[in-house]
This record gives sequence, structure tokens and C-alpha cells, in this order.
Amino acid sequence: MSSTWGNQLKLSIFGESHGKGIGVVLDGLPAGQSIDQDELLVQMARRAPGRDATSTARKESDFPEILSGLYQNTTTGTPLSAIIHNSDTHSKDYADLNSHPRPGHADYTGNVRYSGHNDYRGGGHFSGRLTAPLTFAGAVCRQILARRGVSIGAHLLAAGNATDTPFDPMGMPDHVLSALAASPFPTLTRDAEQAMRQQIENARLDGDSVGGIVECMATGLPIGIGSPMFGGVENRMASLLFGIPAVKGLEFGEGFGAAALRGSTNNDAYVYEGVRVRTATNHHGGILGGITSGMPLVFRVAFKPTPSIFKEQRTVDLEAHAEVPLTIHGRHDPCVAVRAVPVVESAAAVALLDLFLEAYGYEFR
Ligand SMILES: Cc1cc2nc3c(=O)[nH]c(=O)nc-3n(C[C@H](O)[C@H](O)[C@H](O)COP(=O)(O)O)c2cc1C
Ligand SMILES: C=C(O[C@@H]1CC(C(=O)O)=C[C@@H](OP(=O)(O)O)[C@H]1O)C(=O)O
Repeated sequence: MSSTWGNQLKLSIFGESHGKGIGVVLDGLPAGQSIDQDELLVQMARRAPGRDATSTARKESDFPEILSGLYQNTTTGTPLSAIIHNSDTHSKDYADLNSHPRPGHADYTGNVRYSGHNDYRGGGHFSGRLTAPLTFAGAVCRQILARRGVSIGAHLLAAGNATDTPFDPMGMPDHVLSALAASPFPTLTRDAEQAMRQQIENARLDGDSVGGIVECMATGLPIGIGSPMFGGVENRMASLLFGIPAVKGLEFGEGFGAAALRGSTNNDAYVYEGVRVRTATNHHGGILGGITSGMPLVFRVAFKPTPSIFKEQRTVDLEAHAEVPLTIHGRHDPCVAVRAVPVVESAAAVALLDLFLEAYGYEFR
């Protein structure tokens, strides 16, 4: 069951990009949690397609029709479900792609895995469109976490070769995280936004695409959530984050950079802040032994360049058993990382709420 995730919270995502709709069932939510539906729509709009030249031209309202689990804007504790209808589908753009698989997309592997029965239109269940229901689930979870003092925010750290200023691993103020969430192109500096937009536009005009890095932070986490070995916070977050299409890399705290440091630099000294133990630096990114340290959780997610590009590419004709040139038509994101920023935050919110529920169980109110 590749599309179902979670321990205390069970997340199930269904649908195909060009089918009737896509949706989500979220089971195991605590009862009695008030949910602001306008705020859910704000999060959905942050990810939705069809905005400007940095995004696919496909236009979808991404309005989540809530079917169950919410009564008088409060969680009932029984499965919360929502569907999002697909409307602006141009399936003819995909007519040849089942027999002429796109390099870099899941057309060929999906065809083999499902014996030719997968719905390949728009990438089917493999599409980035399936991040809409994930965003909905995350939007619900982040409201529940926010009430317990947890803030989650992210920015675009890189697009192509252009980079933003990294987050301060010791923490970012709530107002900065909120300002990022309100921005259609979330970077800490204007210069970075301009440079990244230029990279994306240059690639787009060239019929090409670029990758990017999303950096995410969660503050206000309690100390002691998570478990060692396979139950670690990193493990649980990774399994959700790698469910986002086009994610190719993930690092926590100092990440790959830690390999080049000495222990004397990478170790974070313990200090007292009043009665509370904290660390003087945060190379560890808020997790030690799979368990939260109470320091900000910091991680970075690398997205590959969008596979659907408009340059002529080499592929095979699976019916003719021949190598053929391929030219793709249709509408595609020149850099998927831009719209993926709220998706990464949402994946973090779902994973963290699952870990909270595991730690606090029915006592969680
Ligand atoms: C928000 C988002 C939007 C995406 N938009 C596109 C797109 O327009 N065209 C495309 O070819 N891939 C797009 N992708 C990436 C593909 O869905 C992904 O590369 C493909 O399913 C293969 O999966 P993999 O890259 O994880 O191996 C998008 C991904 C995300 C997260
Ligand atoms: C629809 C969305 O993005 C889509 C993600 C996607 C892919 O292959 O991942 C390919 C494109 O699909 P289509 O060819 O149907 O326009 C994007 O538009 C969305 O994010 O909601």
C-alpha cells in the first residue's frame, strides 16, 4: 500500500492527475480540534498550479470538498476525508507517451510495474498533482500543532545556480516564517528571488528546466519526541518527504557538510537557559538519536529539474521496438521546487503530528 502512510495518524492519498479527482483520508486525528477552513484554502492556494511563468499553466481551483470528519469546524476524531476535482486536463498531450516514455518521468517504470494498466495521462498517480491532497492534510495538522506552539516554515534555498541566505539554525522568528508563507515566491532576500526567477525564466525560454532546494524549519518542538533506530524523527520525515515527486535528496542539520567537519566543530555544546537545557549551536538540526532535542528542526530537500522539457530528447517506441526522438507538448513547471515549498512544510506537519500522537496518545487534547 504505497499511498498509505503513518502510525497513529493514517494518511491515504488517492487519484490520478487526469481522472475525476484526487483526494485524501486522514484517520486518527484527535477529536475536538477546531479547524479554520479559510486557512486551509490559503495553504491550498500556495501550492496550486496556474500562477505565473514559474509554474505550469494548468489552472485548477484546488478547492478541497470535505466529506467527513469535520463537524461545526471541529474534528470529530473519525476519518477526515476530502476530494479535489480535476478540471483543466489536456489528455491529448499524453496520447503518445505510454508507448514513448518521457525520460526522467515515471511513464516507463509505471508501465512495467502495472503491466501497462496505469493511467499515464498527466503522469497519473505519479503526478505532482497528488501533492494537493498532501498539502490539505498538512494544512490540517499544522493548525493542530500551531496551537501547541509549533511553527513550521520554509523557503526556496536554491533554484538552478541561484541561492538564498540559509536559515539561522538557532531559529527563525515566527514573523519571518509567516512572511515567507505569505509570499508566492518565498525567499529571505529580494535579490535571491530575482536571481532565481531569472534562472527559471532562462531555462523555460530554452525549453528546459532547473532543480532547486527547499529549506524547512520547525520551531517550538518539545524535547524527547521520536525513537531510536527505525522510529527516528529523520526516518519518519524522510519516508513522507521522499513521497513528494522529484525529491532526490534530504539532509538534516549540517547534513552532508558534517562529513567535512571535525567533531570539535560539529558537536553542539550543552548550556542552561534558566532551567532548560539547550545547545549553544545547532549542527545537529534538532534531532539526536532520532529524538528531538528541543532545538529547531532544520532540513533541506533537493528537487531534481522537471523531467518534462520541450527540447527534443531520445526515447524508445515500445511498440515498434525502436529508438526514436521525442518532443513533449503540454504545460509543465519549469522548476517544481517553487510550488513544492508548502508541500514540504505539509509533509513535515503530518510527520510531526504523527510523532506527537505517538508520544502523547489519548492525553493529546
Ligand atoms: C509540485 C510539483 C509539480 C510538478 N510538476 C511537474 C511538471 O509540470 N512536469 C513534470 O514532468 N514533472 C513535474 N513534477 C515532477 C514529477 O511528478 C516527477 O518527477 C515524476 O513523477 C517522477 O518521479 P520522481 O522524479 O520522484 O522519480 C512535479 C512535482 C511536484 C512536487
Ligand atoms: C496539475 C498539477 O501539476 C502538474 C504536475 C505534472 C507532473 O507530471 O507532475 C505535470 C503537469 O500536468 P498536466 O500536463 O496535466 O498539466 C502539471 O500541470 C498540480 O500540481 O496540481
